[in-house]
Amino acid sequence: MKVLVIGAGNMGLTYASAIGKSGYLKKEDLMVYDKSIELRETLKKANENFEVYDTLEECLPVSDIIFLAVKPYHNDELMAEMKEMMNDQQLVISIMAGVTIETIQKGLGINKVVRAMPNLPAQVGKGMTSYLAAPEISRIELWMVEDLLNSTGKSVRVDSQMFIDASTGISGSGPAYVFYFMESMMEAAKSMGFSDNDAKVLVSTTFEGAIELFNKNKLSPNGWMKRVASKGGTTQAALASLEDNNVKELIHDAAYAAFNRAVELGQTKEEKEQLEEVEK
Ligand SMILES: NC(=O)C1=CN([C@@H]2O[C@H](COP(=O)(O)OP(=O)(O)OC[C@H]3O[C@@H](n4cnc5c(N)ncnc54)[C@H](O)[C@@H]3O)[C@@H](O)[C@H]2O)C=CC1
Ligand SMILES: O=C(O)[C@@H]1CCC=N1
Repeated sequence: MKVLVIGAGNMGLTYASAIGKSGYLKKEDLMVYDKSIELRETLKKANENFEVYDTLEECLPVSDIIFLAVKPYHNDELMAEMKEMMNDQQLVISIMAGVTIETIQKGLGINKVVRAMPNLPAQVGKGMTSYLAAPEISRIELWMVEDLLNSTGKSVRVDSQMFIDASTGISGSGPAYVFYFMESMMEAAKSMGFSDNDAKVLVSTTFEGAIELFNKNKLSPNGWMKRVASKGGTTQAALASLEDNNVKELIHDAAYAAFNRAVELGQTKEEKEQLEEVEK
């Protein structure tokens, strides 16, 4: 089996490296293509566990499974370039936010499409991926897909594309919300007089410890909050301030903003035009 990753940025490279390290494929069976010449040259010099190709003509026709890991707005141009070289036995795994299975099937003239939504912690083997496969994909092919996806962490199979867009708002974009929270706490620490480094250690160790506790048993986040908060104490003061400022509602809105944006990114030109007509 030959696997090709198209787009060697944050996520594409993460998959190529993870699959390469998993030993699942021989080096010559794992191929990477990116349109950036500089990136290709850097990757060739890095001598990773995959082969880097300069043209799609050399690698696409011989590949069995193809990862699409370019930005959603580069997809139309890429699919137009790929279409002539595709055959209906090839299986495509798209990790692009929003872009639907139907858009890819139509754009590439094939049926076997998996839509997946991973996240950046995949880079350290702690990724969370949701995925959905078109019905044309066999059980055996699905096992292969799961092996490839699980090389970066955990995965969950969902039963509609709505859940792919929804998980984009939770786990796909989610690491950025955590970093936002960390940044806010680090800024608060610095305003209290801590050095940059101490602020970083205080915050990152607190996150690490809290996650480890959470994973330790079945206690809910609220249960853990109660264990931290003493009656009339400091934590209660902080939690009351978060409640007064509707922070939960704001986080809810942020997750929905990402979910809605994923849906919007997936709309075809015709769907967008129809919506604009209705809104007029
Ligand atoms: N960054 C993240 O945390 C996550 C990103 N995604 C999705 O993954 C996809 C990629 O995102 P990133 O890796 O962050 O983007 P990126 O910008 O880091 O990488 C995209 C790569 O695609 C290459 N590219 C663009 N057009 C191309 C073409 N026609 N042929 C070959 N290569 C081409 C670019 O040169 C670039 O290296 C996006 O669709 C995004 O929605 C999904 C989950 C998480
Ligand atoms: O921001 C984005 O559109 C992509 C999808 C999920 C994470 N990054």
